[in-house]
Amino acid sequence: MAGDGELKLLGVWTSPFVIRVRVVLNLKSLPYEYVEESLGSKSALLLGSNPVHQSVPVLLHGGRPVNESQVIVQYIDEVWAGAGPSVLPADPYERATARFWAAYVDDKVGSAWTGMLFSCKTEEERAEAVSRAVAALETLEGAFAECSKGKAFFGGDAIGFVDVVLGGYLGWFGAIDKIIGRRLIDPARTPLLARWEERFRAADAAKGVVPDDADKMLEFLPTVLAWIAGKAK
Ligand SMILES: N[C@@H](CCC(=O)N[C@@H](CS)C(=O)NCC(=O)O)C(=O)O
Repeated sequence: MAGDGELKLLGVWTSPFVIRVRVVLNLKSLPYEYVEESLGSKSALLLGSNPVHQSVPVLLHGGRPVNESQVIVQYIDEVWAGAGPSVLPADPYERATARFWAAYVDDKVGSAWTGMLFSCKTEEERAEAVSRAVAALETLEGAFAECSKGKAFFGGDAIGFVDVVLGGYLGWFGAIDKIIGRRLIDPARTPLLARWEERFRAADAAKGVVPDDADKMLEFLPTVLAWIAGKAK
């Protein structure tokens, strides 16, 4: 059967890409072994399982690797279609729309996230990346109104594809809020997303997986910066 075989996830606890996969595994109540990687000295299993990008997450299903977080999420949703709620909508048009917004999140929010935390060299550069993030979140406020149709999540009554993709970033957003002294998901500018954030963080599937300790994230930031510096050498 397609769903047979043990699940092992190679990850880093702060990674938005890993977090979204963990939320989906929780939504589907799938047991899995979690292996924390150190990106400064990647394991042979990681290098052998994802030789192209050498990045986490990697999901090993019965020993076979699946790479790229959005691909992994969709793989889990397809293989365990009967377990828990579907992450992707059943309707092809709604599915296409969810994929569009998920791609938008990783393109616009993802690049701004890198700029705000990892690639900015000055406070001006950080501020520019913050502006890009805020602009993308304002666009997503409109997307939320359309996709949720007045319900709790982008996916409607239940957490869906866009929810997990955007929700993966929330841990780092908390850290960024501390750095910039205001909320990135500002309740005044993006009230729907601010309420969505509360609901997403409170969901059982997110608990213990979406980091809620901004100080701990900030303590980990130098480790990530050292990994990035090591890669550039
Ligand atoms: N597009 C990839 C991005 C994964 C990614 O960038 N992962 C980072 C951790 S947040 C990583 O493993 N970086 C290690 C490296 O690039 O060497 C996905 O969605 O899975």
